Amino acid sequence: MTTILDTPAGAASTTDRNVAGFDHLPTPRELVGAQPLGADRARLVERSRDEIARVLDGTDDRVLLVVGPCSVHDPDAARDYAARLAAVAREVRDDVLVVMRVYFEKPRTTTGWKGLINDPGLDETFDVPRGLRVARDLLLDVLDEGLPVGCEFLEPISPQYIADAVSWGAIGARTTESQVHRQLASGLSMPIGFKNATDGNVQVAVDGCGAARAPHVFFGSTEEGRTAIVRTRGNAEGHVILRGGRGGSNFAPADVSGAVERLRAAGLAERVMIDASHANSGKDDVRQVAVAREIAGRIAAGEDAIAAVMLESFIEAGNQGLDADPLVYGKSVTDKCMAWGDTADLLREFAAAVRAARELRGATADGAPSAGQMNV
Ligand SMILES: O=C[C@H](O)[C@H](O)COP(=O)(O)O
Ligand SMILES: C=C(OP(=O)(O)O)C(=O)O
Repeated sequence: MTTILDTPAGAASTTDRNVAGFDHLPTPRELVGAQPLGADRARLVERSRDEIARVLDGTDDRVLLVVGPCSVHDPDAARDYAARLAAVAREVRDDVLVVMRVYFEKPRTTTGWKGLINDPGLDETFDVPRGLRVARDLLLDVLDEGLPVGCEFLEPISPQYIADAVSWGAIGARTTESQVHRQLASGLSMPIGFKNATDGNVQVAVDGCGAARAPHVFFGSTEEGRTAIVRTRGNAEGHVILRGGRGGSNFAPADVSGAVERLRAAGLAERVMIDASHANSGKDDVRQVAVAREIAGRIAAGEDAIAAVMLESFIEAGNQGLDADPLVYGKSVTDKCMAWGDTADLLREFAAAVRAARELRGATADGAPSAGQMNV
């Protein structure tokens, strides 16, 4: 990492009084050029983005599952996880569309490790160029397993380094009301989920979808790293993610129908994703498994507004501090995750739930073909 400028503390100046310095960052074009997506992976990204959009609007009757670690801290463990997930994803693909959660950017309540891109050494050396290279390398490998990828977009400039490889994106609970993030979403090329706010406010997520659907003009930068005025077309594939809030969970049938009411009022697609983790399970990995199982049961019983589910899952259950020495392989260093064994069981349970819902619809439609049979 090369330094462009160190700003001495106490220098007499009206600017940069609180900026310690600037370090060199490769341009998006340089990074993507050195680690190209390639035609085969690009086809997978394009196809999976379309499939995700169709599951979200209900024209594909599968359920979308965004599954993976809270954060990636060890790319090899993430590759190991991807290989396991890809095998089960293939097995359930007629019923479940699996997207691997590959989160490189962590929003913090106050301070803490901000993810692999920001600090790939996990040691406050902040080698961001290496973080971007390692992150992109992992994305390409996950795609090579045949798995589409989902990320949270937190930094307004970082998507230019990785978004070509991403099929689904999230705007998190701490940024869902941010104009900067809504503008960013309006220009992103994949379906974007807006989380409800940390206080449980769902309307801000609905408003996020509405704002992102519109075209915007804002400050940004080009692939060559030049500051520019960005003009977007708007992203019609925004959706709401119910993640619970400070008051507790919000995945009950009444919460889902409340969110649907708000979506209807805003003229948006009336279906949601439920995040089984975070405040919907009190960040408890054991509870998260129970929450996910309950949601699968409701899908089986025909609750059609649940289009998608997010699971935080890794190889080992629970979490550990970054100060653990040694770090346990395959265990989260941020929020608690469910273990791989429970995850594989749940993927199959969601597949069975989708099949049960199809049968139910087939029976109630008195012989009319189900959406699953049409699979348009
Ligand atoms: O998903 C991860 C965390 O919930 C989020 O990054 C906030 O974490 P923190 O409250 O530990 O900072
Ligand atoms: C940070 C996350 O969630 P939330 O924004 O809901 O807290 C996450 O999904 O990693």
